[in-house]
Amino acid sequence: MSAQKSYNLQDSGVLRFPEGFVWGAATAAYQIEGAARDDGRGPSIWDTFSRTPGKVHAGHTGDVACDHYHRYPEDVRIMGDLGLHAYRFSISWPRIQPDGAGPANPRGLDFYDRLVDELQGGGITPIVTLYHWDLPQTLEDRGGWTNRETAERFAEYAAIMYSRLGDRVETWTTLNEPWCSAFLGYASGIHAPGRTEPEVSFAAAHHLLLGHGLAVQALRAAGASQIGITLNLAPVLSDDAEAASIVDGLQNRIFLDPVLRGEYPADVVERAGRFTDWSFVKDGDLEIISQPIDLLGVNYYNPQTVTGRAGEPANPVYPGSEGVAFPGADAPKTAMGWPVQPFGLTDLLVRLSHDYPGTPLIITENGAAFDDVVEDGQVHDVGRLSYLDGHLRAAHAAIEAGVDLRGYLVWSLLDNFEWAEGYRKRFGVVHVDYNTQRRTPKDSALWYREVVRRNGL
Ligand SMILES: N=[N+]=NCCCCNC(=O)[C@@H]1[C@H]2[C@H](O)[C@@H](O)[C@H](O)[C@@H](CO)[C@@H]12
Repeated sequence: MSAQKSYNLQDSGVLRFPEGFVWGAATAAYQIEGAARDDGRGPSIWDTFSRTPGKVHAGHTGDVACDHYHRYPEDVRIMGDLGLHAYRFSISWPRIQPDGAGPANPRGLDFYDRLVDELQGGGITPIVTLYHWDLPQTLEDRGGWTNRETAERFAEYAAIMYSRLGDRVETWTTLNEPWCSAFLGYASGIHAPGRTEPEVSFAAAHHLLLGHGLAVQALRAAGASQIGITLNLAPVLSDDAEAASIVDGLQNRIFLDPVLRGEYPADVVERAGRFTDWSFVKDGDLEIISQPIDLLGVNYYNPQTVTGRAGEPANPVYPGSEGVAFPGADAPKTAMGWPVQPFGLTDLLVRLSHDYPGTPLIITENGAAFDDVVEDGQVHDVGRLSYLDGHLRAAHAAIEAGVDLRGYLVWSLLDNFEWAEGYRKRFGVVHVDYNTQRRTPKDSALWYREVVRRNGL
């Protein structure tokens, strides 16, 4: 890749990150792989959802995406050109077990074998996400995450993957953002499987966490040493302490507390009481869920700004949030309409280190969508570069405050299938022309390469 432009950061005033800080990028299977029916892959809930009229922008699907399934050698070369230390990717469960259970599909396993070998050949550390939302449709046909058995199937799948890749993959995260799976998928319905049943979304959240715990047990028994979970977490900004606590509970503590403290927060149990009696929680579940982990993956995009408002109906993505309004933030916005508030990352990381001490943190996703234009083979994505710069400075401030932050993985390596937004929203530091599959590193990638090289800003 020719460096059309290099960013010569001046030595003076460079913000250095700790020695050994891990710099990388992240993606997810359904968002980049394509090859939706190749080599025995079965349908996932996102294959079904994206084919359901009106669910995904312009009827976009992950059928082709970035064709990473066939183009992974080129993509690994790009990672090498950028000097990345690590690459976070997810494994497509329906590629491994087309029906979500039973013997593994050898051609599915072979793909990830090849990918891991390619990464190793490039000196890039693989960081595996076992579940990034593409549940085998056959499991959803039996209730999906509202069915406790799905948690058991997930642990079996985790064991299959470790047996194949455990000799070369050291860092495993079980779930990506169970909050999205449960509350976007089963409560608001804006994500697959598109169910609008808040009363079952808490059971889905619990079974996701149970799947995490059972998978940790399986991975640990097989010899895995670095195991974690990735949560999307957001500090809550408000002039109303009660409103802030309600959303903090429904967004953050509902996952942090069971995983790291072995209990559900009492206020969340109470507020969800209007939807469920929590009878899906069985004796021993929380001991399984709170199996010790070695790393907490943090996905941060922006804080949530809320206020108390009597009579306000619940936000569909936060069942139980009656009386809380979401006025939006007075801040610059990304193309997703999300506020650019880097300070929220510092606040979040410092809070985590205070409230949940002892678990090393890694930023497994942070990035921004902006509307990019290719000009003479270049993409001058100043907005994204500025977003990343601000958030790296915020991360550095957290480290200065004593947070044990081990790394930063930018979301995302490539422009990709942005779920309900389809391909119209671009998060990549590398531009993808979906008509030609041509990859073009954006200015943000060239800048990030310098940050990695200098281990600082
Ligand atoms: N307001 N607001 N919102 C902040 C984020 C809301 C929850 N969505 C995420 O965190 C998803 C995460 C996902 O892993 C990835 O697969 C997605 O591509 C990115 C970008 O969307 C993010």
